[in-house]
Amino acid sequence: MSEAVLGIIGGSGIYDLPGLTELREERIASPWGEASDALRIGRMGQTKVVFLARHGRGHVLPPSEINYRANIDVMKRAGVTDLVSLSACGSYKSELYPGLFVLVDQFVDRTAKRVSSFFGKGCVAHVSLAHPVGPALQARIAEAATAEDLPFVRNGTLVTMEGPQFSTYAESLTYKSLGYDLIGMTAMPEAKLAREAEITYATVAMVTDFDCWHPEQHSVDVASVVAVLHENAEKARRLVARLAADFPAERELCPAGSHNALDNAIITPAEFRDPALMAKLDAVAGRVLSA
Ligand SMILES: CSC[C@H]1O[C@H](OP(=O)(O)O)[C@H](O)[C@@H]1O
Ligand SMILES: Nc1ncnc2[nH]cnc12
Repeated sequence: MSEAVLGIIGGSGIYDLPGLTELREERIASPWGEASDALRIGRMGQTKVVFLARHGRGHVLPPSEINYRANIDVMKRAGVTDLVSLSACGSYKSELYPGLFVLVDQFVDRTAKRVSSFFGKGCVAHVSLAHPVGPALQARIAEAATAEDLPFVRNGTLVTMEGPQFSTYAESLTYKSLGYDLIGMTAMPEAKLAREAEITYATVAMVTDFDCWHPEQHSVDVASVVAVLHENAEKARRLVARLAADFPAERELCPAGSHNALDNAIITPAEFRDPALMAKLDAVAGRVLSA
């Protein structure tokens, strides 16, 4: 296996990652367009770490205008093997309270305006997304959270809405009654694209609010999300530092198959593939296309 490289995508409230040594900034060109920001590449302990601010520095990109394909492509080009998303989320369960970290294991995609695949006309592929989170990566995050004494729970289902408006009361009750645990605006298509790029993915959902279903809590607004995020940001940085310090040198095999997700996924025979699309897929699908 290859060198393990830990990628971190910082969401709302997390626009940089203090503590990186040998730090350099790099704006990697992508055939998929502009990534949200320059990558910050450095080391934490022995581990190479690559950081990207999802909404850009200054939070200039709304969820629908993030170029998710470019973000994942530049992470792949930077060598990232394992990607952790730090994401502010609303909660549908009383026991999932603001300040808690939830290591989600499932996603529901309710977005409507986003391109959610690197593949398409000229090269069709269908990867498995049954288990979108890498269990071994999730277990390492859990160990780091335990070591740092951070409140967290394992597993949960995160629904991704298009936004940018928060949900209506009726939508909030619907998602709650469907059994979803959390809501955000960015996990999809990020998780789908990471799987296509054979990057192991995990989300740390940082609970910031109870959306608008809770009879005793006021409806979510940006001010309350930001207030919780200020407290969460420091905890998230401690989590990442511990995760990186204990990270293996070599990429681990992913029990969910993210390290070889493309092995049997591409259905278009080589002679029918579009050369222009093939060129764009050089990074995300390079392992199988060059075989
Ligand atoms: C500022 S509240 C809504 C905003 O926060 C979350 O962002 P991220 O997932 O990048 O932390 C949510 O998805 C919305 O984009
Ligand atoms: N209630 C909520 N809905 C959607 N995205 C969020 N991010 C943080 N809280 C949220």
